[in-house]
Amino acid sequence: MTTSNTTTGDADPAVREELARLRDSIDNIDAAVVHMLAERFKCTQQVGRLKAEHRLPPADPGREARQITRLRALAENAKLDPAFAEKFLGFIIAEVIRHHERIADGATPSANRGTTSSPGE
Ligand SMILES: C=C(O[C@@H]1C=C(C(=O)O)C=C[C@H]1O)C(=O)O
Repeated sequence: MTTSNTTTGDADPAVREELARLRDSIDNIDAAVVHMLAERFKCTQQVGRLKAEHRLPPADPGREARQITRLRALAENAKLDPAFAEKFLGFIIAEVIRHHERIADGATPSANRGTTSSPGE
C-alpha cells in the first residue's frame, strides 16, 4: 500500500475491483442499518405515545440495563467490541428519550419531520 494515493484511481485494477466489491457490500449494510433504525424509531415513537398517554416516564433505566447486558453478550458472541455496542445503543436510546420527552410535552418529535441536525433530528 502506498500513502501518496489520495483516491484509488491509480491503484492496481485488481485492487480497485476488490475495493469496489467490498464497498458494494458496505453500501448494502449501511442501507440495511438505516432501514432497521427507521423501523426501530417507528416502534419507539409508539412507545413514546403510549407512555405519554399513561403518564409514564420517558426513560426506563431498568429496561436499559437489561438491554445493555443482552447487547454486550450478543456483541461478544459476534466478535464485536462490547464497549462499542454499548456506546452505540446508548446513543440511540438517548435520542429516543429526547423524542419521548417531546411527545410528553405535546410536541411532534423531529424524527417524524425528517430533518438531520443530529440522529433523528
Ligand atoms: C423505548 C423505550 O423507552 C426508552 C428507550 C429505550 C430504547 O430505545 O430501547 C429503552 C428504554 C427507555 O429508556 C421503552 O421504555 O421501551
